[in-house]
Amino acid sequence: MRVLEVDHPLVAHKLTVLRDKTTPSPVFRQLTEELVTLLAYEATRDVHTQPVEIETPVTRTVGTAFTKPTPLVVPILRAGLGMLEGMTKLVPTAEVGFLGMARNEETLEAITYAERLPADLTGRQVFVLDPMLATGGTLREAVKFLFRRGAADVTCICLLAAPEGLTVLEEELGDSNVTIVVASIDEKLDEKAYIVPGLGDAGDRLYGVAG
Ligand SMILES: O=P(O)(O)OC[C@H]1O[C@H](OP(=O)(O)OP(=O)(O)O)[C@H](O)[C@@H]1O
Ligand SMILES: O=c1cc[nH]c(=O)[nH]1
Ligand SMILES: [Mg+2]
Repeated sequence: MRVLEVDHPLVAHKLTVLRDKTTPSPVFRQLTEELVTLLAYEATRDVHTQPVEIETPVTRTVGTAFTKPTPLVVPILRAGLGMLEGMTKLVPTAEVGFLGMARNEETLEAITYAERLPADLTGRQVFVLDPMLATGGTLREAVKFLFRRGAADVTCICLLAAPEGLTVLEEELGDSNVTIVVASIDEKLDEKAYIVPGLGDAGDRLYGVAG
């Protein structure tokens, strides 16, 4: 497993506004999209490509194209949906699959309530979108699920990660072909397993309080 914390002033600035509790949902959604585009630039550095011959108005030359099948992007509902637009802006030909997962706030166990993905992911590169990596339970289950379907490698794009959650992933997926790209590794989890300093409940801040 590889962890990349993106160190860039644009990322740091946008994240600061995102963390601010007075930032309203429309601005929060816009900033999430912009942040994902910046993170996706780093996260796609090892995307599979192949040479392709093209003709410019001047001459023939060899360029670069994605190998087929193109990458699969998997937002984890609900909060991950707020990251989809920022990712597909950068990789418009990617396919998109969906995982609906929610953390039980009492037991902290991740429950999968929806799944719409190709049955066979053999050899596929998968990009998982979820803003928050707290205890790591949600991403651990999501990544294991994708590998069981045959994914070749999985890159998770997150806004914030807690050190506790990264340790859990390292213990369970340390030998796997997993990369975590994150805007900030925060300080710790609080007694309710929320990230500190964090930004609160990402799903609620994007879409309003869930019932
Ligand atoms: O690392 P963990 O401890 O598992 O917590 C992280 C998960 O919690 C949040 O989702 P939530 O369960 O609140 O669902 P939501 O997106 O519908 O709000 C977040 O988007 C992650 O999926
Ligand atoms: O801080 C946290 C932890 C889990 N889920 C969130 O949305 N925020
Ligand atoms: Mg939530």
